Amino acid sequence: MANSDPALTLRQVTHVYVNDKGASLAVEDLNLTVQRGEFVSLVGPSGCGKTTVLSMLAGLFLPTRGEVLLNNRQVKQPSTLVGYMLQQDYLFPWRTILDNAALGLELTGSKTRAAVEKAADLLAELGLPGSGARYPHELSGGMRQRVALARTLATEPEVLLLDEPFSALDLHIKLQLEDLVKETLRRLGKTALLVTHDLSEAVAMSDRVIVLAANPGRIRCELTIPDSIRQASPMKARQLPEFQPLFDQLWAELDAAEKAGWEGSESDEG
Ligand SMILES: Nc1ncnc2c1ncn2[C@@H]1O[C@H](COP(=O)(O)OP(=O)(O)OP(=O)(O)O)[C@@H](O)[C@H]1O
Repeated sequence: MANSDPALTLRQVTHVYVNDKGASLAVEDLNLTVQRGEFVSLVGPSGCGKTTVLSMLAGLFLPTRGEVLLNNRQVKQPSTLVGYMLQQDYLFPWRTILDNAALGLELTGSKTRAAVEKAADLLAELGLPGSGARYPHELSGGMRQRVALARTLATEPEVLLLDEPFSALDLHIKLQLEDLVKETLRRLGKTALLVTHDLSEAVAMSDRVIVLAANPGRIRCELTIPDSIRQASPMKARQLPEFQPLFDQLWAELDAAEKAGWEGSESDEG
C-alpha cells in the first residue's frame, strides 16, 4: 500500500564532488529510511556530509551512485513535496510579513485567495496573529524564523528539511521555537530531517538521531529516542531523568566519530 512507503530513503548513496581542483568523496554508501511522520536528526563533525544529504533530498543534484527516494520515487529535481528551512530566514525586507509567508505559494503558482488566507492562519497559529501587514525589520529574530516556518508550511510540503534553523537564535528564543516546531510538525503529521550541531536539540526534538562520521561521510550509529522524551516538549524533555544519559551517549559517539574522521583524513594524506 502506497501509504506505508517510507517518506525518505537513501540506498547505498555515494556522492563525489568534482571541480577544477579534482574529485572529493563527500559521502559513501549511506543507507537511511525515514518513515512518514518521523522526526530524524543528523549530527556529525564538520564536513561529514549533512548538507550534501539534505541537498540531494531537496533534488538540487543527483548522487554519484545509489538512490535517493521520496515516497519511493527517485528524487531528480526540487519538488513542492519538500520544504526547506535554513539558519537564515531570507525574508524579503520590502515585502510585508504576509507577502513573505505567501512567497512559496506565488513561486509555485498556487497563490489563490484561500491559500493566502491559510498563510495568514498559519502566521496566527505560529504566534504572529495580526502581523501580516508588518515588515521584517519590525520583528525579532525568533519572530522572523516563525515567518520563515509559515512560508515553508504554506505550500503544504510533506517533508521538511531543517538545516540548523535555530542556531542563530538566543537560547531562550531557540527553546521556544524548538517547542513550537516539534508541536506543529507533529500535529500536521509532517516528516522532518533536522541537521544540527546542538546535541541536546537533537535528543529533545527527534524520534531518532543519526550520527555521521567524516572522511568520507558515513553513518556511524543511530540512537532511538524513548517515548517519554518524544512525547514531551523539547523544553520539558531536557528535564527528564533519561535525557542526560542519552545526551552523554551521543556526545561519546560524536567524539569517537570526530576521532575516526581525523584518522580517515590522515590515511588519505598518507
Ligand atoms: N561544492 C563542493 N565542492 C567540493 N567539495 C565539497 C562541496 N561541498 C561540500 N564539499 C565537501 O564535501 C564534504 C561534505 O560537506 P558538507 O557541506 O555536506 O558537510 P557538513 O556535514 O554539512 O559540514 P558542516 O557541518 O561544516 O556544515 C566536505 O568534505 C566538503 O569539503
